[in-house]
Amino acid sequence: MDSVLAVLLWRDGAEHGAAGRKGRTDPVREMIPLEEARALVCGAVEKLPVETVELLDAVGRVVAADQTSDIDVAPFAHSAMDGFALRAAEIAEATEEAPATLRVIAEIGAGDVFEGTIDDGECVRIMTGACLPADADAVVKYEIVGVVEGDGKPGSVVSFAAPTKVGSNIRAAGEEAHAGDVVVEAGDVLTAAGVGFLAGCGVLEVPVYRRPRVAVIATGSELVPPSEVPGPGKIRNSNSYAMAACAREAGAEAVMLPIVQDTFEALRDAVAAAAREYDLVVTTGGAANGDFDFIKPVVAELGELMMTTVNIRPGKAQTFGMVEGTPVFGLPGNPAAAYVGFQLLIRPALRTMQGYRFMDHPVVKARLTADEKNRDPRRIYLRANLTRTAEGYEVTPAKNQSSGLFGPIQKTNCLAVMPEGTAPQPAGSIVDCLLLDIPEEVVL
Ligand SMILES: Nc1nc2c(c(=O)[nH]1)N[C@H]1C(S)=C(S)[C@@H](COP(=O)(O)OP(=O)(O)OC[C@H]3O[C@@H](n4cnc5c(N)ncnc54)[C@H](O)[C@@H]3O)O[C@H]1N2
Ligand code: MOO
Repeated sequence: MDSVLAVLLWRDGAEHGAAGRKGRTDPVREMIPLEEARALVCGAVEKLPVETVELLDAVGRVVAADQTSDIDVAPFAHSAMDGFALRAAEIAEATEEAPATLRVIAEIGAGDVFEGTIDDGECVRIMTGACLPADADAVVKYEIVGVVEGDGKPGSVVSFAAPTKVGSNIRAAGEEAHAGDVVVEAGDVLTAAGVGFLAGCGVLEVPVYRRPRVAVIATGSELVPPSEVPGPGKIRNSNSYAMAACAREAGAEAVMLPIVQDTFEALRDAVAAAAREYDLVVTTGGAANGDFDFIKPVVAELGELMMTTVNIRPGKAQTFGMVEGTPVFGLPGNPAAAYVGFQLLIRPALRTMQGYRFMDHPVVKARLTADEKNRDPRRIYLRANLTRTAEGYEVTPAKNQSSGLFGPIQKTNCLAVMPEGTAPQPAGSIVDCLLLDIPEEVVL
């Protein structure tokens, strides 16, 4: 299609399309609630294919199939303490006044196996992790054992001033898993401890959902690479770095593609090429309705435009569509607007593609420390600092809430949510605070 025609058709549709649709929201023509936008993007993307990776590379990722242990874990009953292995019945009558005494007949460390028998009146000196002798049913730690003769090593006589229970200080064979048991289920996020657990179960390769490959494209004729000192009218392209960092934090692999000038053709060609090569495309800038804002008509021409504006501030201009099966997101150019849009919409999409079950950032309720005069009917995400006092959580919004800044996001630790509507929130109001640096799996 002729590029000018494409843009004009888009603008015409944008102005007139909503007419006659009373009672129904059209996500392409109208501003939609965040929840609707999230459902739309998460419903449009699919889990990526499964790949098998080396165990260590699976940390933090979603396991795609049940994993089983090849052995019992622990493989054998063993001592949980350095001490003496014995039959509990031998010291059942022991008291401080009349201790039971046993002869030490052997010493075993971790890795050793005692093949002999323990007869009446005998015990075995045993170290933590050593295999429990077949005749023993308890271990008494050395701190509460007296030495009557010798040095406590084989040939010595040791005394016990109290009875012990059968099974004390013994870790049973198969305590954690039996051979063939499912030890990590499909859909679980593998933690660092889970990596250790699987290593013990002999699982050294793990099927996980492939990391999405994300293309980040900054659009704007004012942009220069951050390696340059900007000349008159120019600014550094900081969005590409931030969006690539957000993508990495969300588990994706991100590539920053070259800056695209503000023309329909340049953006169309860049998005089309990226959509062919990557799993997800993120652009920043050119998402509003200015004379040089082209992401909406570009997506409409290349594929299906599915959404254009979301009821949030910052970040109202949120373009989303599918181009030949690839999700394309057009974030606004303002840094804080792009960041909030990424966290609230693209991150859930990337997590869906990787099989994660939890999509919501942890939220805590906190008391506002200052009046918030609300003049915007959108739901507002204030960059803010959450602290804990003796009275509970308090939240203080950053002084500068300009959507043009990354700095206040770097210096704060949450997004404080002002609900839709223009009602002011006086100091003392209880508001939700989104904790973006805490994984979605954490329940607070
Ligand atoms: N008439 C109206 N104008 C604007 C409105 C509006 O409602 N009516 N909304 C404003 C808001 S809010 C936003 S957000 C922006 C969104 O528009 P765009 O996505 O088209 O953003 P741009 O105009 O391209 O850029 C906005 C701002 O951000 C700077 N920018 C852009 N790219 C980068 C980058 N890669 N790194 C750093 N900074 C970047 C750009 O220079 C502009 O200053 O529209 C408003 N206008
Ligand atoms: O879409 Mo704009 O912030 O509201 O930054």
